[in-house]
Amino acid sequence: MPPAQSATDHPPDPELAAEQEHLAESRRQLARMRERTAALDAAAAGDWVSREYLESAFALRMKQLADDPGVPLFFGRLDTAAGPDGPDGPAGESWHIGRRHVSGPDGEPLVIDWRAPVSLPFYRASRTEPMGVARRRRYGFQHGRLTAFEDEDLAAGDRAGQAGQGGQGHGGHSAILESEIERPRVGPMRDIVATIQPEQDVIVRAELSRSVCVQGAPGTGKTAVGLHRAAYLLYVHREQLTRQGVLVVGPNASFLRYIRDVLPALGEIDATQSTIEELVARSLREQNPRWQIRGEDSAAVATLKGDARMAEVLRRALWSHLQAPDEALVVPRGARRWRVPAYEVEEVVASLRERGVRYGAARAMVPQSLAHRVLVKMELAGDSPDDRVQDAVARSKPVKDYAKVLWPVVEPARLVWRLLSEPALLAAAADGLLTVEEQERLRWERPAKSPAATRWSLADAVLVDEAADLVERTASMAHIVADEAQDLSPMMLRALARRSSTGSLTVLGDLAQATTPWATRSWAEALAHLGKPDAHVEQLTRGFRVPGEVIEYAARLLPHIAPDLEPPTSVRRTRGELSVRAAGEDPAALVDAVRAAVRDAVAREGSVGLIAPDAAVGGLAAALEEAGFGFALLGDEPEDERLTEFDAQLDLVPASLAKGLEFDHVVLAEPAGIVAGEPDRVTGLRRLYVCLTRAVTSLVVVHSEPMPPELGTPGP
Ligand SMILES: Nc1ncnc2c1ncn2[C@@H]1O[C@H](COP(=O)(O)OP(=O)(O)OP(=O)(O)O)[C@@H](O)[C@H]1O
Repeated sequence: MPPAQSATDHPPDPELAAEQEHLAESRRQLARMRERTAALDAAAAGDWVSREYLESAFALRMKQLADDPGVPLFFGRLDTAAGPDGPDGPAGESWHIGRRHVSGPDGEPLVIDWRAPVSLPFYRASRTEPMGVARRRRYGFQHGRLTAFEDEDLAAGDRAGQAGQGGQGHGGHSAILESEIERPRVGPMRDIVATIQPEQDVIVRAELSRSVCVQGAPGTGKTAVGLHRAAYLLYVHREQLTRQGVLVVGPNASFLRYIRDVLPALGEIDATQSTIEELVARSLREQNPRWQIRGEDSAAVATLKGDARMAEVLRRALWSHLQAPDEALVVPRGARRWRVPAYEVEEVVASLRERGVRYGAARAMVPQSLAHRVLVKMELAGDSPDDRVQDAVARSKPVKDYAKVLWPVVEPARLVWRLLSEPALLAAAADGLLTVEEQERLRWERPAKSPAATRWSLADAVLVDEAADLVERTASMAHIVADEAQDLSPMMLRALARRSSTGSLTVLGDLAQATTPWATRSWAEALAHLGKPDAHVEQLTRGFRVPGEVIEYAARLLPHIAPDLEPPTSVRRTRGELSVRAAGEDPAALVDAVRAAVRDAVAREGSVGLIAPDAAVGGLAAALEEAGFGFALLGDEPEDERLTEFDAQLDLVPASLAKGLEFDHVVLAEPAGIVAGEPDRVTGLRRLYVCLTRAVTSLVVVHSEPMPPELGTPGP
């Protein structure tokens, strides 16, 4: 790669000046586009519905056209190769690639959206496969000012001895790319549109109809790729996706806060971001707005409640509500009494069941189906009743009362409440599926008196969500991005499956980071529960977060936690800094050592995360306060509070909330305590693996208990 042209070069580089002018012109034209949108008048709409629609469309457009002076309008350029006929052939074209489309007064494109097909070679072209590109240019910016550019001559191929991409890695090849990857992390997650790598781009641009599963080591960009895929799909299939919805599911509220700005920064505000907990809690709230998840299950109970067999138990329990008719349906009409004998009613029930529709949908058809039988009798008796008679019979009290008993209303939460409270109901539904011991484990020790008095757990709410879908079909969204999917139970995966039954999924996760007792054992299994058994599993192993020395240290755990996975590599230029410090055995010595490490870390540039065993967080918070550190405690902030943790330089992070996050400097307190905080050793080591892989620059491990032997001795 030739050295980047820079603003400090003397004399001023005319090409750099031309690029700066193109940026200035693009900004002017964007301002013009904004002015034009601001001048649009929704009052011209014929009715108030259209007016409201137009007003919100204009407001959205204005938002999309906002110009953040800190964010460059373009980050790259493609110069296509000239035609094959030499100087007389068609000239090559030149496209500036940016976050959004900007056009000039005559509609000529000044900046092309990164998601447009024209932009694809920016991410994929290589020396071996230039895709018609002669030159790829990347820009360097400082505070929104274009200060440098860097060219890659793809047409020259190997002869030029230049950097390529094409999955060959970029280490040392592109200074601008490298500086983007090496930049210190501050605040919430940022978009990576300028530097999406070829193997990531293949996933980002996968077709909407394709579900994709990404098994990726820590820091390989799974979350980033998932969010960019959502943005890409929203661009390509805007209307369908806005109508049917796009959902991003993440592991917890802190994580969602960390990622929530990425999509809006890309101009996409139409995706919902939610935890699985929030998602299924809605099923509870639909039955009673005051119900929420307040209960806890032991690991063994939650695992059993999350077992896929529960779907069949629920299905049986639901359909067991159908009552076998023991007497005929009798409908008086005028002077006559019409009689449908019990065996015929049974036929009605059987034919409704055969239709394979949901319990509630079939139930709604019962009165009409019974009325139809009455109608047939009338015809046999020589009458000629029409549809209105059938409707009147269906709505008559005897039919309605009979149908109510035959096919009773079932409330999903009540069904789950009964199943977990009434041994006989559970025994009948679980016969041959769950052992007696398992049934005992499932049952509440002290069942609440009613669904309203129940302290619903997350696993209970997932069951209610399943039951709700058995009664009424859950609406499907167009696309779901499920992050940290390895941690979802089969029943949770089914909750996502029904929300994407006619749509597609991006499933992101790492089996080595599985820390729930119900976590998935293989992607094939998870994909089957998700209803997408044919989805392709892609592997990402090139890590953009964790530097070499740190990732190699963490990877010592892999043979113990996920022996089948490929060890990750780091694409970071720096090897990073790793130190393991033994404090004295006295607890005060540990606190002192942690405070010293934190003091050093906050004196440096970038974010700092102090990750500690959950049980130690309270003590450490007090110790930090006493020492006068300003910090945010993750998981502590009120739900509606919109600022907090990512505005602070120092975060105190319970190990259980570290997943998905990253910090420039990590101080990790007491690894043995993190391992011991989990119900079994493998899970404990996986939790430790998660915590060890959060650092972008430095990791300081402080311990007073012996280090887990799986990390090897001595230290790094
Ligand atoms: N192509 C890229 N260019 C620049 N930065 C990147 C790229 N891909 C990923 N990153 C950065 O690497 C870091 C890790 O990415 P991300 O959090 O998406 O990884 P992950 O695979 O989800 O990690 P984990 O499994 O630990 O949650 C982020 O800071 C992200 O912005």
